[in-house]
Amino acid sequence: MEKYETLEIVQTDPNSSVFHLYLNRPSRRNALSLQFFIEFPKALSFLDQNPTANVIVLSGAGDHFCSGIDLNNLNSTSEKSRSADRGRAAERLRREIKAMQEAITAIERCRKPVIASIHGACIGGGIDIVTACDIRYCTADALFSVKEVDLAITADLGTLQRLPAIVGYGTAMELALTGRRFSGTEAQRMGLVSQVFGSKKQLGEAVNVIAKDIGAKSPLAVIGTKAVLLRSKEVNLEQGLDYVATWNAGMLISDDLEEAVAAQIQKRKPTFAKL
Ligand SMILES: CC/C=C\C=C\CC(=O)SCCNC(=O)CCNC(=O)[C@H](O)C(C)(C)COP(=O)(O)OP(=O)(O)OC[C@H]1O[C@@H](n2cnc3c(N)ncnc32)[C@H](O)[C@@H]1OP(=O)(O)O
Repeated sequence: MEKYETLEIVQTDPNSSVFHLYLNRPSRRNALSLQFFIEFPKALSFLDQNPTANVIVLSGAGDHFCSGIDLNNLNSTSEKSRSADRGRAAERLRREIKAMQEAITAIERCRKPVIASIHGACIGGGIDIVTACDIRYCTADALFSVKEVDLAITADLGTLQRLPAIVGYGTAMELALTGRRFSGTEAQRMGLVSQVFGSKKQLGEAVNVIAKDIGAKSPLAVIGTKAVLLRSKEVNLEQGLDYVATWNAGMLISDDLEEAVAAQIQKRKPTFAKL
């Protein structure tokens, strides 16, 4: 398995198509360092290309999911931009922000579904990450905050673009302007997470079951569902329908359809080839 400073990839069961990706700086509460922004897209690309991996579960090591951007890096970023010609410094900072955005968008670029399993704090950059994930679950006592406004930052890694589509425009505006903390239970009420669980252990067990279930489905149908749903956010109904028609014209000829129908008729579990 690939080795990283800020992440860890674990395949708990060698026969499983579920891979766990951990934010792995527990002593810093999984704060997002510059190294994280280099490693995260690499790890997702590795999992995307790994034919054994059908589903990715993203969690935080230790007591929290993620404490947001590493505050030490934030200082050095603004320090650097003060030291050069203002125009050049601004242009460099713009590039750096765009590279960090790309690192988060790598979740969407990964063809396989990424499930966020959130416990403890999920703050600032943590929200950027989970709003890019395909499914979100958390513990009831998880603690969320779109914290950027309190650090004099306009959130710039995706929350302001993705959160309104998940929780609605008004709620997204309220959360982003106040930076207030809210619990896992409230996150479920507003639709940010699909389900809450009583403890980290229950969360882990339930997410494993859900991930295994998705991982046992036709990998082509699963990546197709992610691709078509993501595309539907960007295009109108007619374009979306056209896209899925073209997609399925390419994919319905696979063996998976035959196997899924045969398994249904024979009342057995289907088996599908790797991607
Ligand atoms: C270009 C800009 C791009 C992106 C911008 C994103 C903006 C954001 O992400 S805004 C959010 C920034 N994050 C925060 O404000 C959260 C700060 N942390 C906390 O509130 C708490 O640490 C906690 C997550 C609620 C966890 O509390 P607790 O379990 O009590 O741990 P602590 O004792 O507070 O922390 C232990 C240790 O970790 C260090 N640490 C925590 N968070 C960060 C962080 N974000 N960056 C750097 N370091 C962090 C904390 O300082 C402690 O260090 P010690 O040396 O052990 O004291």
